[in-house]
Amino acid sequence: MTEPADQVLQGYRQSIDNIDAALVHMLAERFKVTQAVGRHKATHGLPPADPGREERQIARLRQLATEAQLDPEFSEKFLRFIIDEVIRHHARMQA
Ligand SMILES: O=C(O)C(=O)C[C@]1(C(=O)O)C=C[C@@H](O)C=C1
Repeated sequence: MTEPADQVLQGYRQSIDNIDAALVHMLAERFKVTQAVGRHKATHGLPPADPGREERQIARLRQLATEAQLDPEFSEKFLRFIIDEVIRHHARMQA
């Protein structure tokens, strides 16, 4: 017996909703940590951006993405987007 098409789609969407919720929670935790990093950098006069660290993070993530069969270009763009936002937050704290 085949499941009706709309039930199949609903099943997929339930999984997508769970994954999206996990992504939001993970991002919230990441930004909590980077807020603390921003305060630490502001207190100690450290620059908002650390290009060397970013290069290592991107290389690592691209490798992980390839192993996980995720497009490494996409994973780099995604991390770049997040890091750029973090740098903006850090810079605002130092203004
Ligand atoms: O590790 C740091 O120094 C951070 O400020 C965190 C972070 C990141 O979001 O991962 C953000 C900015 C830096 O350029 C590098 C990394």
